[in-house]
Amino acid sequence: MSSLRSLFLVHLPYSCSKATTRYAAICMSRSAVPVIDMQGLHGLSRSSTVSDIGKACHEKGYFQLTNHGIASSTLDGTLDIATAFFELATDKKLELMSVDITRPVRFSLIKEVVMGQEQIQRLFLKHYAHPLEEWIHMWPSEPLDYRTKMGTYSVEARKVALQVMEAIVESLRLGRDYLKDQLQDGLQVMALHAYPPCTSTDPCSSFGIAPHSDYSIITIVLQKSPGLEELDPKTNKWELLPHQHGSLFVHVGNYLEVISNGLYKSAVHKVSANDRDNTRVSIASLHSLSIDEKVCVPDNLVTVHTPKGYKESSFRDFLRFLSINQDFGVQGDVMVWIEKQ
Ligand SMILES: O=C(O)CCC(=O)C(=O)O
Ligand SMILES: [Fe+2]
Repeated sequence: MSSLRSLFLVHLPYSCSKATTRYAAICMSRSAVPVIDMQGLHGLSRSSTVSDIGKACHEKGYFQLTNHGIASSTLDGTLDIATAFFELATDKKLELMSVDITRPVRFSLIKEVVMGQEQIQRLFLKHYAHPLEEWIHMWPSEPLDYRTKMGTYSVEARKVALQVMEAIVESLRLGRDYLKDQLQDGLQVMALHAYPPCTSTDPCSSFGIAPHSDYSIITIVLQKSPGLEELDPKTNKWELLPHQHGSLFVHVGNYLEVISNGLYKSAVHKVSANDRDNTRVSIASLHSLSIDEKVCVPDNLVTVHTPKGYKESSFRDFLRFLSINQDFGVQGDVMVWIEKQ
């Protein structure tokens, strides 16, 4: 894969994550997470909402969505069914276990040894979700209503993602219909995570999920309880996302960094050490173009002052890269996957 050059690992300070409660409070108060009211996309205030989304993508790389139109009961039901999946007997889950990252449905668990004791740091289930009819029959058949509930949420989350991506391309002045058909046919991957309580008497120092950015255009995250932290690019400090019932969070993914020619940078995020009492469950919905569609810098965004900064690449290129670089994104390093020019 020599053509995939310039993949970079950047080591960044974790000052906020190791912080005391007081320090964390300072991080929170200094830079609030932008909140986008999606209702604003449907009326006369569309253009100001579009520019708020553009500003959030440029200045932060992440934002919170309210009034997105997904009923609270759907969100709660989805988190409950995800929790029920992770609570299934281990044998049931292991039937879906695979280390083959190209599998459309894949369960895995990540263990760590703390003071000589093995403990599960994170369990995850990843599956493709769009077009739904192509994948849903491969999803877990248990719990019984898993497919119905996760299917409903996947479709709803995708509708939200399409509206957000349409606003994003508009904010880049690429026109509202830019990539419209490709986005309609795009890939959606659901990544469900469970972070069991840390049972060690030792401080639970490891990450629930190490700092990374997502191989998506955007990712929409639904969380049952707080835990997700974002690296604020301005202050270089970690910002704990607030947990508000019914809200969703959006990240800028690697492919949006390419589509915006670097104007919108991929959001670097992590989940710190697991809670001592509760299992945290989250569901990330990752949206990109279809598997072989190359994502490239639009000609309109290339000028003498802003030369083309990225090579084109597809989701399959990323999968190929990962399968031959299995130690990519080692703990402690921030992982950003982008093919730079
Ligand atoms: O658990 C979370 O909130 C984050 C999950 C995540 O970063 C991912 O699936 O890429
Ligand atoms: Fe992520």
